[in-house]
Amino acid sequence: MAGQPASLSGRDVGSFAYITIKDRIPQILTKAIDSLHRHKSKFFEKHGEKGLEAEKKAISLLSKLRNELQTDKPMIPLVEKFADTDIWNQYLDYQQSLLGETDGKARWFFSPWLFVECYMYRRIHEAIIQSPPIDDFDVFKESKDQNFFESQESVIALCTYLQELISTLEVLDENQLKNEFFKFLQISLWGNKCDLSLSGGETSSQKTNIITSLGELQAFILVNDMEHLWALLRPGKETETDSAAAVRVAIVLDNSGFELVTDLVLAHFLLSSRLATEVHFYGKTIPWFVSDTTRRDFTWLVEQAKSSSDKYLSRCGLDWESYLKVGKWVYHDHIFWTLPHEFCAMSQVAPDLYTELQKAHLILFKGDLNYRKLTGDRKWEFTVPFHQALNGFHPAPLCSIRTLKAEIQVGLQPGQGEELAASEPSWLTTGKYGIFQFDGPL
Ligand SMILES: O=P(O)(O)OC[C@@]1(O)O[C@H](CO)[C@@H](O)[C@@H]1O
Ligand SMILES: [Mn+2]
Repeated sequence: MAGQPASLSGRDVGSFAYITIKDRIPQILTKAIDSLHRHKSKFFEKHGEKGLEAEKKAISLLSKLRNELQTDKPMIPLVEKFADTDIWNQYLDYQQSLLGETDGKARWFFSPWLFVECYMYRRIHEAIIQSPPIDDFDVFKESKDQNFFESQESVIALCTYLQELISTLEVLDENQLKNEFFKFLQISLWGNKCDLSLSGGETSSQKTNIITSLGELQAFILVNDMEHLWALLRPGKETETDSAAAVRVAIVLDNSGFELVTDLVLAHFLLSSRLATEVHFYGKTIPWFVSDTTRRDFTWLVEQAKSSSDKYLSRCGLDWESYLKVGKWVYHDHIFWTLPHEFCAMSQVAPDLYTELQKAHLILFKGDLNYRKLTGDRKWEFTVPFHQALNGFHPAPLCSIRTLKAEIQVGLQPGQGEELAASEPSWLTTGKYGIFQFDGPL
């Protein structure tokens, strides 16, 4: 689009995009293949010989995919008919049309990184759905579950804190309530450090009590618009005409495991404190970027919490289940979240989803990939306003809650990015820094 900077891409040798395509993605594919291998006897127990054949087929499709990537072959259309296949193939054509004659076909190390990386996860899914009867196998499920189990102590610490706080909520004054709100926001922010795509599928769990670390982590928040979120939700806000009116907060989820727990405790706090009356969660329809939350992960986690021997965690699990039953929490999935499109295309590509999001008073976008899609994954100057990078995407007031794991950041103060780069060359990609970046009511 005219006036927009170029996309991040594996063309830039040595960039984070390049290294991801060269090293991290093949490593993730290898782990997916290993996971299929490890489940071989399970497939046999469940499906007999057919299960073994399917495992072989899925492995051979994934090995072929890894080879295509490593030899920078053209990106080929999807073949298996699925709800989003046509949209994907149209998008591939569109990427093709952007290339000049001399550039040839869309290729892994040449096309926009966002497209390439999304395409890789969609091809993993294609390999699995082409391999019945194991076509509902999630190659990342084990590692997502492991992340939850390894974070048990921190999970319990969070649920204990929440449940004890709830019993005192009535006596908190407005300032105390705001402090608690800010705590839960920061917990949810730092929960985003725990994704499994950045670590190449290696374990990345939360081992320490995050609540006690919030103070020292504050210095690493580069953009802090939490006050705007409070102004939007606080009791007695100017926009409030009827105190019983519904306040809907949408959370566009990112990773399952520990991060999902941090999002659920935030959502739980929002309801208990009456800052919101309903929370709508948006997850992925297919396994995505290793650790992203699917409906199955969401349900699994609530069940795990419920059946925990820890009284606070199981109390949380029961509360979460009842919020879902009565509709105070609603889980939605939509194929748009696993398409390669930037969010500014949502109103065109998925108008139903855009209309749905317009019903929210506030939308929280969790994580790095959502930030890349909000900003188009482009080489923006650090000082470009967030609103400009959103390129017209504004279903409702929104906020990105993200730790930095890709070479993109907008809305910084003049000189802020340069200063960070001088003292810490990898500041954009390690997940050490975080943002609350808000785009308010129009
Ligand atoms: O969206 P998330 O879970 O915060 O991060 C996803 C991520 O790890 O995947 C990509 C690397 O493969 C990076 O863009 C980003 O760091
Ligand atoms: Mn993720």
